[in-house]
Amino acid sequence: MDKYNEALKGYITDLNDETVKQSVEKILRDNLAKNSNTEVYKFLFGCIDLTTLKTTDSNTSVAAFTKRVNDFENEHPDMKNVAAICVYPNFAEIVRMNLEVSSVNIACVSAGFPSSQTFSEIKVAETSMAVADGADEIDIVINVGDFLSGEYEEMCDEIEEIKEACRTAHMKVILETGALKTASNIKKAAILSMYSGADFIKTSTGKLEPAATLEAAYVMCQAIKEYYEKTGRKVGFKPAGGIVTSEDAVKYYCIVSEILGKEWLTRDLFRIGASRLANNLLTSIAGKDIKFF
Ligand SMILES: O=C[C@H](O)COP(=O)(O)O
Repeated sequence: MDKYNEALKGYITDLNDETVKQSVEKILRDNLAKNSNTEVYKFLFGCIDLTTLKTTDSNTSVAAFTKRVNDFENEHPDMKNVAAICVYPNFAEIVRMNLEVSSVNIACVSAGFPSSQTFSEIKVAETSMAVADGADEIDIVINVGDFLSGEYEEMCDEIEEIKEACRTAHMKVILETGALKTASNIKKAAILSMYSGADFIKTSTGKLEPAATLEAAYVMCQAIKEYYEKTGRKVGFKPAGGIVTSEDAVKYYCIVSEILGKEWLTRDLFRIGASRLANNLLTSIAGKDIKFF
C-alpha cells in the first residue's frame, strides 16, 4: 500500500451525505442570525480573494481592476482591504506593477486551471513563471480524473511537484467538489491534498456547476480539523465559486467558526474566492447600494 492510502486509513472517510446536510442545517439554525452583522461583513470583506478569471481579461482590464483595490485603500482607510487579487497567471506581472497596497497579495490560478488537463511539465512551468512574475499564492486544481480513478499516487505526486515550484508562495489546492459528488470523496480528496502539501484547500474553480456548497465546506473543515489534530499543521480553507450575497458569505463563516473555531477566523486561514461578492458586502456594511468594484 502506498503512503497516500496509508494516510487515508487514519481518517473516517465513509460519510453519509444526508447526515452532513442535517449538520449544516443545524449550524445555520443556531448561528446565521447572530453572525449577520456589520462586524462579520467587514471581516469577510477582508478575507476576499477578489477574482477576475474571464476570457476577456486583458492587461488593461487587469490593471484597472488592480487600481480599484488601490483606490479602496485610499477611500476607505477605516476598513481592511481585500486579502488578495486573484487572476490568471499571465497577469501576475501586471498586478505586481500596478498594486500599491502591500497588505494585498497576488494570487494566481495555475497548473492547467480550471480542468487540470495538461502535461505535468506545463503545470510546473506555469507555476514557476507565475511565482517569478510576483505571485504570492498559487491556486491549482487536483487531477480530478486521477482521483476518481483511484490513482491517488499520480494525483499526489503531481501536487507535490507543483508545491516545489511554488517555492515560498502559498499553494491552494482546489478539489472541484462539484465533480467529486459525495461527501466521502470530498473528505478523501481533502486529506490527500493536505498530505501533498496544500497550504489551503479550496472548494471549486467557479467554472463548473455545482460550485461551492455548504455541505462540501462542512466536510472540508472537518478534514482540516482532523488533519490538524493528527499532524499539528494548520491548513486554511477557501470556499469559492458562486458565492455572491452577503448571506452566502456569512453561511460559510458560520461553518468555519463552528467546526474550526476562532483560530481559523483570520485571513491567513480563511479566504473566500469571489468575483461578485465584494460590492454586496460593502452594500450590507453601508446600508445603501454600493458599486465600488
Ligand atoms: O476562484 C474563484 C472563483 O473562480 C470565483 O468564482 P465566482 O466567479 O463564481 O465568484
